Amino acid sequence: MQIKLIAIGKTDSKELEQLIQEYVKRLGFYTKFELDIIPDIKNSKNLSEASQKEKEGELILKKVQQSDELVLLDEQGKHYSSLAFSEYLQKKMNAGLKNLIFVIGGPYGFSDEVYKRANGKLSLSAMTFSHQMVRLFFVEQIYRAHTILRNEPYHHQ
Ligand SMILES: C[S@@+](CC[C@H](N)C(=O)[O-])C[C@H]1O[C@@H](n2cnc3c(N)ncnc32)[C@H](O)[C@@H]1O
Repeated sequence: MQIKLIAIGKTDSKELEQLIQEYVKRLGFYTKFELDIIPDIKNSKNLSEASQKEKEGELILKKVQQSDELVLLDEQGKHYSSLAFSEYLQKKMNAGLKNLIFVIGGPYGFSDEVYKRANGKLSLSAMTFSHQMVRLFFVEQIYRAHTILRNEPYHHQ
């Protein structure tokens, strides 16, 4: 199974980008993983929040095939412990899913079309994080999940 994380806009902070890349590199030893960054929408300052979300939504949906499972990172989504998240990933692998795609929304979240297409929503916390920080937190959780599945001493219950 290929796991893909789609996010919008390049990471502004070098330090944050370095940490994200560190986990992306580590993940490569465990699974097929791709971080797919959609470039920022041009002239977004001249757009309303709704139009920006709509444009971002179109770009997100272009990247999704019919058979892909699409899960949105969303404060209102389902909460998992790290252990439960590792079990969730294992189930998806066992089910023979080809592509599991997670998406992080832009600064204003997702358009209605993206919500309609999604197969599920996953929350990392009831608190709202910046869309750039979520990348780091989530790649670390995917990495952690794989170390749990392999009984490696990274995660401590
Ligand atoms: C700044 S937030 C947007 C918040 C906005 N209130 C909304 O309606 O979604 C940008 C993106 O970061 C992600 N995000 C932020 N906090 C999150 C959390 N606690 N759990 C999961 N995803 C989160 C979501 O993908 C969200 O679309």
